[in-house]
Amino acid sequence: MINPNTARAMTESIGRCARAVAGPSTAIVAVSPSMGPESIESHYDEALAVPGVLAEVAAGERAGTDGYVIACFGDPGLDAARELAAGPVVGIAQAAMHAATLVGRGFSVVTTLSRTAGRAWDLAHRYGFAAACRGVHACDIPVLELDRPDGDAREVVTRLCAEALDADGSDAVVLGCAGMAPFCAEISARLGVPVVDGVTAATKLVESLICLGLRTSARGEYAPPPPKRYSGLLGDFTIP
Ligand SMILES: O=C(O)C[C@H]1NC(=O)NC1=O
Repeated sequence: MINPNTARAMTESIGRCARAVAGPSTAIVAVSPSMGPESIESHYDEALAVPGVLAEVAAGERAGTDGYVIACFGDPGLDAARELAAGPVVGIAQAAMHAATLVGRGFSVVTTLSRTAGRAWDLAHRYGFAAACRGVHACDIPVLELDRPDGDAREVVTRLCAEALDADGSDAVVLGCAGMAPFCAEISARLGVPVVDGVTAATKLVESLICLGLRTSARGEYAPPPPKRYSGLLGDFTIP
């Protein structure tokens, strides 16, 4: 489980949520890069998070990791990570959108800042869910304030999920932030519709792919990157 931001509390939360659904033979290791943004709320943050994600995948390959989840709703570095990894790499946005389309005709995405809504739409189109994604809604709560004990994030997100279902005519909700994972079961119970959290959906997808013997294809676009020199800080990366 790679949390692309450097917020330790969020990494621990992601690990807990993944372990809650992982099978008995699955060892969940939750990590986050030593470098990069403390939260990812813009294209700039996302770009600066990718080197750290790739460093974690490279370390995982050296350690023999079977598969990876990129636990940030922008799926930062997903394609590049697949070029490094032998096993499957699943982003939480892609996993959540897939899961939502298996239990509903149309889903609404509820995410954090309004400025990241475009990225969610981009991913829905990239993953082939342009028709199934009926709307993207932002609660405008900063990522690192979702777990504030004195905050009302859980209520705000729940209310926005209800409003999104009505506004979009959708029948499922995708939570658009790894930090919302702990809210998932309660919101689903309160609204009576499938609410999908990408952290747990991606965990089970990676498990399933490994169980099916499916690894990232090394043919074509996801083949290992061609060897070359990387200067400056990036030169410290050792591609496995
Ligand atoms: O894209 C977002 O708004 C949410 C995204 N940012 C982050 O630091 N973890 C996430 O899941």
